[in-house]
Order: sequence, then C-alpha cells, then structure tokens
Amino acid sequence: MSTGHPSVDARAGHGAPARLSPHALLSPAQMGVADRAAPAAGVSGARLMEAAGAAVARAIRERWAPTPAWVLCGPGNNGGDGFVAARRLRDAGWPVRVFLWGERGALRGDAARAAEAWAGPVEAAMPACLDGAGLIVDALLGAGLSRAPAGDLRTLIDAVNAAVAPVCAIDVPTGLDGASGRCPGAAVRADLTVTFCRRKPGHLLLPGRALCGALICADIGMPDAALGAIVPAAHANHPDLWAALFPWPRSDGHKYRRGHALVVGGERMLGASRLACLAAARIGAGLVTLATPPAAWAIQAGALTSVMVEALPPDGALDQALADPRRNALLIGPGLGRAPQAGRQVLDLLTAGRPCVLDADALSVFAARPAALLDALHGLCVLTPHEGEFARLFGPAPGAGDDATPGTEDDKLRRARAAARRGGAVVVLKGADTVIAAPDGRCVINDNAPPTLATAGSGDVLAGCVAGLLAAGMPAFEAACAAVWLHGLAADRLGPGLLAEDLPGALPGALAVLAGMD
Ligand SMILES: NC(=O)C1=CN([C@@H]2O[C@H](COP(=O)(O)OP(=O)(O)OC[C@H]3O[C@@H](n4cnc5c(N)ncnc54)[C@H](O)[C@@H]3O)[C@@H](O)[C@H]2O)[C@H](O)CC1
Ligand SMILES: [K+]
Repeated sequence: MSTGHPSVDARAGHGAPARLSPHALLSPAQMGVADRAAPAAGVSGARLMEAAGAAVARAIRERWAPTPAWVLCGPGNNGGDGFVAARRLRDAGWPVRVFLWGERGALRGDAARAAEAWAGPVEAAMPACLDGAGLIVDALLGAGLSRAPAGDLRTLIDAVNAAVAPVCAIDVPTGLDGASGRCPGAAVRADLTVTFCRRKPGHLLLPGRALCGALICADIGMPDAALGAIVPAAHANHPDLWAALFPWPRSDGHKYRRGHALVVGGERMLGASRLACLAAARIGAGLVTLATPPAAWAIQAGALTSVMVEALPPDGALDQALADPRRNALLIGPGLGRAPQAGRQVLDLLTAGRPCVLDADALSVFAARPAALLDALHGLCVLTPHEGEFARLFGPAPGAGDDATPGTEDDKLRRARAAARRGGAVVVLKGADTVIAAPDGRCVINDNAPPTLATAGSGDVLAGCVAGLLAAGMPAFEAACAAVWLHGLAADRLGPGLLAEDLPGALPGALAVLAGMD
C-alpha cells in the first residue's frame, strides 16, 4: 500500500533504497523487523545497541549534571541498551550502579555481551535499591512488552514512580505499549525518553505521550535498506506531509479563485457558526457565506462583517443556498441543533457531492441511525468528531480497564482508520492526540495542540479551518492535517487564557510561521 506521502514514497535515486520519512511512526514490531534486517544491510545488532546506549548516555549528560545514576536493566535488549548506557556514563566519570531484574545467566546475545562489557557489579533489582539514586535509568522493558506488568515488575515500576529522582526511559517507559500508547497495567513515568531511529505511535498517543516526558529520537545508524520495505503505522503531523499542497493565495488570483465556503448554521448557539465562518475566511477561503434560519438572520448579520449572511427558507431547504456551484466547500454542524430538519440538511449537502465538513450536531443527529449518514458520505467529506460524537456513530472506545494485548494497536489509530474506511471519508478523531485518518489507510497523529485548546468553541474553529482549506482547493486529507496543525499552532502562540474567539485572529501568525518554513 502506498502511504500517499511524497516524502515517504520518494526514491533516493537509481537502485537506492527509499528514505523513510523522519515523520514516520513505526510500531515496535516494525522496528523489530528493521533490527533483524540491519545485519544483512551491513550493520550488526551489537553496533545498533552500542549506538543506542551511547545516545542515551549523551542525552542524559546534556540534560543533567553528574549525579549517581542507578540503571535498572531488564532481561531483553532494552536491558542491553541499559548496560551500554551505564558503561558510557561511568566512562564519563559518573557514579553508576546497575541493577538487573531477572537472572544474569538468562541474558542472551547482544544483551549478554553488553553486560560483559560493563564489567562491573550487577545487583538484584528490588524496590529498596532506588534509595540514593540521583537519576534512574529505566531499561527494564522496551519494545518487547508482551503483557501487563505484574508481580515484582509492577512493584518495581511503582517504586520508580515513587522515587524523588528523575527518570530517563530507554526507548519507551516500561509498561507503555509503543504501538498504541496504552498501558495494560502499571507504567513508568519518565522525565526524558530516548527512542531510536523513528518514534512509535505510543510516544504521541495518550496516555503514552504523558508518560514519556521530553522525547528524543536518536539516529543509531539504522541502514535505509533495513527500513525500506516498511509501511509506517502512521505519521506525525508535520507540514512536510502537506505543505506542497497548501493553497497559498496566488499573485494572479481573485477572491472567487480562492473558493467560497458555505456554512449552514442553526437557530441556537449562534456563536458556533460565526466562529467557523471566521476561521474559514482567515485560513484561506476567498468568500464565506453563512446560511441561517430566518429567526437568527438579524443577529448573525449584525455580528459579522466580512462574512455574508443569508436567510434560509422557513423549512430549512438548501436548494437555493446550493444553487451557485462556486460555493465549492460546505460546512454543517456547529450550532446546528438536533431538530429533524438538521438530518435532512446534512443529507442534502452530501448529495451535492462537493467537499464537505461535518461536525458536532451534524454527526450527533444520526446517533440513532448511523448507517443513514455513513452510507451517504463520499471521499470529499471530512468528519470532525470528538470522542463522544465518534462513539455515537462508530461505537464506544475500549474502556480504560480493557486488557488489550500490547502491539495489537487497539487504539485511536485503529478506530479512526476503521471509521474512515467504513464511511469512505476523512475522519478527524479529535482530542489532545488528534488522529486524522483517510479511507485509503493513511493516518496522521497530531501532537502540537496545547491543553488550552480544551475550551468551548475551539472545535467550531477547527471545522471552519478545514472548510476554508477545502474551499481554497486543498484535498480533503491534507486539508484536515493542515487545519489541525495550524489550529494547534495558533493556540500555542496565544498561550494560557485563550478563548475560541481569539483563534481566528491568531491564524495569520500561524500561517506566517508556516510560510517561513519553506
Ligand atoms: N532499532 C532499535 O530501536 C533498537 C532497539 N534496541 C532495543 O531493543 C529493545 C527491544 O528488545 P527486546 O529484547 O525485543 O525486548 P525487551 O527488552 O523490551 O524485553 C523483552 C523481554 O521481556 C519479557 N517481557 C515482556 N513483557 C513482560 C512483562 N509484562 N512481564 C515480564 N516480562 C516481560 C519478554 O518475555 C522478553 O524476555 C528496544 O526497546 C530497544 O531498547 C536495540 O538495542 C538496538 C536497536
Ligand atoms: K524502558
């Protein structure tokens, strides 16, 4: 399957292996495939482990002044990285102790050799051993997590979390499933996580992201040939993925060429549709029209200046509003309400076959008959549900207590991807770790949204951003990724205290940052 991202699919030259995008996210299983392929491409496992441990020691020395470092090693290669990091820190003059969880004789291969090379005392890991640590290095488990930590291991994890010393996790905090971001039991809370080669979805998805602390992805010399055949589990949202398709105004353009977004509003929560209209205009639509029930016309027309406001007929029929084909992108949902005519309006917009954003009540109004909506969607549609709206259409998320098997990707990625495939539309599953999925399997995780975006009306602004970019001519999946990224950046630039109404005005600053990234 093609990822569809030019930066991912591009070939480096005649016969040269594909260069995997730096924004690619690999599941632990995919990373394991690359590890096993590396020797045939000329890089041994031992060399990768040495580079990994060295990168950890370097990251630690850059962040912390010398302090007693207690390294907790587990039974696999994550523990092997820990032995290398311990040796490198000791060689740099740090006081280091190594504690092994498991039998020394059970270490195998590169990990056993790394333990030999440490050539120092190896003590048994137990909770009390953490006393006196100035820094704890978590090398207990990494990509090999196969079940929920229990027994001794769980006690050790709890002790790490109770210790006052800061924690540096190697690859992933022990207990975190790198594929999904879920923790099937206890997990280490780290201040710094050093991962290798490419980030994993679990570093960006919650709750995983919150457990990692600062994240460094170190280059350990993985050969391109070992990565070439891998189709990434997802990508981290970044302009590299969509900037080439961003619809910047052209010097020979006029407002009609920049597109005309039609927003269909409701009778209550009038501010919601106004926020969406302003965002659509700010992000790039040449014209924006708000079509509103007659009862709300005077209020909306009085509150909006650059946005045109027109009254719908009393029965809410949209044929007049849709008559002009230059209204090339449609948005319905913010402040729509759940009256019976709302559902009909949504289906009428979909019948028009134009790029279309469905948000909020445009989704929830189909809670009792999701198939009526899902069967009517088409490839130019973008759905922007939060978890509650998503669950009404596609079923509930697995509960926090569910014991998903690590590595099975039973998470936001899987759910968003399945929903996009079912609807044949782009799905933006919102949250602090928004996932954008396309029907062809492409999936992007966004990680630039500050927590201040959790405020009333910010979703209406996002829906307007997507509609504005669709109107300006951007394809649906890229428009959704760009809108989510710009929305997050605009919020970040505003800082604490932001209200949703501040966001449209902050979009020019975010756009200027994007323009400067060329
Ligand atoms: N390219 C790279 O990223 C490189 C990564 N390296 C490091 O290798 C580990 C992965 O090593 P692996 O041996 O496959 O797995 P672990 O070390 O995580 O542990 C496997 C070990 O643990 C047991 N186990 C798993 N879950 C549990 C549990 N819940 N309770 C008890 N025991 C458990 C399992 O049975 C195995 O015995 C990666 O993370 C990197 O740190 C390489 O060093 C270099 C290349
Ligand atoms: K770890």
